[in-house]
Amino acid sequence: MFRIGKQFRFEAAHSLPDLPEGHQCARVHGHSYTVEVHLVSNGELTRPGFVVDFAELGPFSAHVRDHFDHRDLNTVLDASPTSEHLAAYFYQWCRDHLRLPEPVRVEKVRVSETASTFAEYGPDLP
Ligand SMILES: Nc1nc2c(c(=O)[nH]1)N=C([C@H](O)[C@H](O)COP(=O)(O)OP(=O)(O)OP(=O)(O)O)CN2
Ligand SMILES: [Zn+2]
Repeated sequence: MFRIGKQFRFEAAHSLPDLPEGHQCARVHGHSYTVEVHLVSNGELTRPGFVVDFAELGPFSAHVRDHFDHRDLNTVLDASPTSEHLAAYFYQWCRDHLRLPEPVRVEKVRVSETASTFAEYGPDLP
């Protein structure tokens, strides 16, 4: 089994208005987000020894740049823009839009708002 991944970064603002009054994250503030897309395969490597070319993640990079970078995330997502909701959204986007050859699949997506925090979504996470 192989796992590969690629990191993407974007800057954005958000607030989490459902938090208790006075919580610092209920106020509008910004993060330098990191998103990691993890792919897994139990198949053979293809020449020159790839699970899949990292370039196949190009459409995801463009989607993040065009719809998330320097945006107010409260106007981008239907749900409250927590790390968890972002991870689930990005996982679903990758599942629906990336053209990955069998048996390569998206294992999970990890989102970090800060250097010390993360949330991951993948349907098969233990
Ligand atoms: N489970 C989650 N908890 C929190 C989320 C989240 O998405 N999922 N988000 C936030 C806020 O967005 C907040 O901006 C980030 O939280 P936190 O790392 O706690 O903030 P600080 O950088 O100020 O952390 P310090 O350790 O106090 O410096 C909150 N919780
Ligand atoms: Zn925040």
